[in-house]
Amino acid sequence: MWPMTANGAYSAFAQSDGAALFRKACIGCHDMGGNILQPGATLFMNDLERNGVATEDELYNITYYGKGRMPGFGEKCTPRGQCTFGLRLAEDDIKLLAAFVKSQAENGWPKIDGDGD
Ligand code: HEM
Repeated sequence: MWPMTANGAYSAFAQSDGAALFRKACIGCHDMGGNILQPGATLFMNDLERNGVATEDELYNITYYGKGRMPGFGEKCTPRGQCTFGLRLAEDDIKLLAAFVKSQAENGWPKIDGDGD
């Protein structure tokens, strides 16, 4: 089944768009759902649940505003030191990422194209 996007519509494109965004913005620290900076904060469901970020809203918020050494990617992320110095992401893209990460976590992080590159 295709994942549901944040606006509730089933989309045949959500998975691949989310994967493409993930490869672009997240894979440097979260290759294969891991976490190279903080091993206890992977994107696997057990960590997401323990750290209180397993829902799509919570995934959206941490991706938008960041936390600790995780930079925020939202256009209105503040303070600047908590946010990426690279390109900010549109809200719709962050919604796609939240849906993608949730779907990947629910499925035990199946391989996506570009993993391990
Ligand atoms: C838009 C791309 C990204 C997404 C969707 C994303 C998603 C997430 C999520 C959902 C968590 C919570 C994991 C947990 O608590 O189990 C997290 C934590 C974290 N991420 Fe990212 N991430 C992204 C990019 C990055 C990048 C590029 C870095 C490194 C520069 C990074 C570093 C971290 C760190 C250090 C944490 C732990 C934060 C803490 O709990 O203090 N993330 N990320």
